[in-house]
Amino acid sequence: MSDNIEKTADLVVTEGQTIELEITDMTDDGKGLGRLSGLAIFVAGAVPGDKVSARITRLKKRYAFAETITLLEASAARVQPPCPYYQDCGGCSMLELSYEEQLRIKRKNIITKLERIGALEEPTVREVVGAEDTIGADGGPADKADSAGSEDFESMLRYRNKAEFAVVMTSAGPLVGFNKRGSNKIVDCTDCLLQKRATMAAANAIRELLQDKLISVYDARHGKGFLRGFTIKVCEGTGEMMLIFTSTAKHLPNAEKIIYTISDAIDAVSTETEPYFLQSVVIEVNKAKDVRKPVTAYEVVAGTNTITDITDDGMKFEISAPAFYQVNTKQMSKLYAKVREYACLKGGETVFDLYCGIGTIGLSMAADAGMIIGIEAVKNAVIDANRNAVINGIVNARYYTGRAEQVMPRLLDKEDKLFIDYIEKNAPKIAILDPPRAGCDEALLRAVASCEVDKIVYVSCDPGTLARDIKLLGELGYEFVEATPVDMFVATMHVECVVLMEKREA
Ligand SMILES: C[S@@+](CC[C@H](N)C(=O)[O-])C[C@H]1O[C@@H](n2cnc3c(N)ncnc32)[C@H](O)[C@@H]1O
Repeated sequence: MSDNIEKTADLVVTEGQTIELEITDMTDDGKGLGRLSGLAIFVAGAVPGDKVSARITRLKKRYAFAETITLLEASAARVQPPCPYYQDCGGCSMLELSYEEQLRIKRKNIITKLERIGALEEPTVREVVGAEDTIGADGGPADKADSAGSEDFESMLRYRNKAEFAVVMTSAGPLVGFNKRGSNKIVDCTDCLLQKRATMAAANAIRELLQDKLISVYDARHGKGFLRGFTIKVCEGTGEMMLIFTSTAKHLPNAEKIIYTISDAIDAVSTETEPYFLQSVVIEVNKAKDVRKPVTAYEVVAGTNTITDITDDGMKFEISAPAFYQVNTKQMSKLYAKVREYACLKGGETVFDLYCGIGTIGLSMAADAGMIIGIEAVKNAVIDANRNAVINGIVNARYYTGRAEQVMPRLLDKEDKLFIDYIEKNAPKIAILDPPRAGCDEALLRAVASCEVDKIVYVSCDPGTLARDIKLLGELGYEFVEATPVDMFVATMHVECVVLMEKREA
């Protein structure tokens, strides 16, 4: 957030002061950004193009925070947000903007980060691959949409195939919903417009089960109770759903009644275009005080231990409870198509699929490659990846479990004969990097560069860490060629970005 300005914030504004400001940008967490005498001011409740009257709420040395008091002039890109929870929840920070403007801001954010953090000059960043042609979950046609709030835009919503719900018991009854942005408060939500109707039907059924005391809610103060939250995953290609209870024990009391109630609620909203059904119920045990601590056990309570999706490209993927799967299935196909375009395989190449999850990216290009070598930290995801190779009839894929930054250097240290053969083989080498938001560990980037791969295709969900890693790869001999953002997260500030880097000529 520091902006190389000369003045400290207290020389420009004081806490509690009311100012008038034009908003020019949007931050990663959805605040409007404006400048007063060069000072960056982050304004809650404002979007680019707005002119607002705002009250300064907090001063930092080189910037300040404010909240909107009055909208003096509304941005031309403002639309009526279609969600009743919009103000309270804050999860969809771009829902007040036309879709065109959402994409413009996302692309600009990537360019800014590549220039400021990545030290690139005028990087080529293609237009964002939007979700305009996505067929909505309601099955309606989704022609080009240019305005959030319109019917067209609404057909782009309900794209998430995974929802993580928080639960709490209050004196007025249970709350089932999402954490309000930047707070621990849970917003009770009976219909999130990003989720499938079947997902919300299951969540609403769970609220009633909590109300009827068939499931107890975990009470953090006394360390008592069962349910800490739950996750629902859905497969658009098959209709299969997985419900994962995060709880303090392996045993689900009243299991039969609970599972039938939830399953019936899903069946009641199932249609020909949304034919969802409950395929798997899993408990993930977490007894730690802090729920973010690692899960200690997974227990399948009903159904299968994986759910299976079939993509638009006809590939079949099994997904277990702990494994990652891209949350927007339709956009995932476009994302992987861009990765394949950048990799531009001719046949025979060795492809390192790093942070491979259940193997989706590598397997989607295996037919054109010599060998796919995947590395992934989550053991169950690696088991899924191996099975996914088999069920798709792919024999040229091999997977390693562990942290990529540890496994790759170890394999290079000649611990693995097969791996070394592929490194030393006289075939082109390509590395696909698809890390979590934190980006890649430096040790991994150094290991990749030491293999002298010809190309790197970097898939990122965080432009800041992407830019940081691109800078290091630049120092390690790789040239940024271009980037294409893909909008996997309509209505939120998040964006996926695919980058092509090539080895610099010696
Ligand atoms: C953004 S996901 C990408 C997965 C996959 N490429 C896909 O498209 O579905 C990142 C993956 O990296 C894994 N991961 C996180 N840290 C890791 C590390 N240090 N080494 C290897 N894998 C890691 C996560 O478990 C997750 O599966």
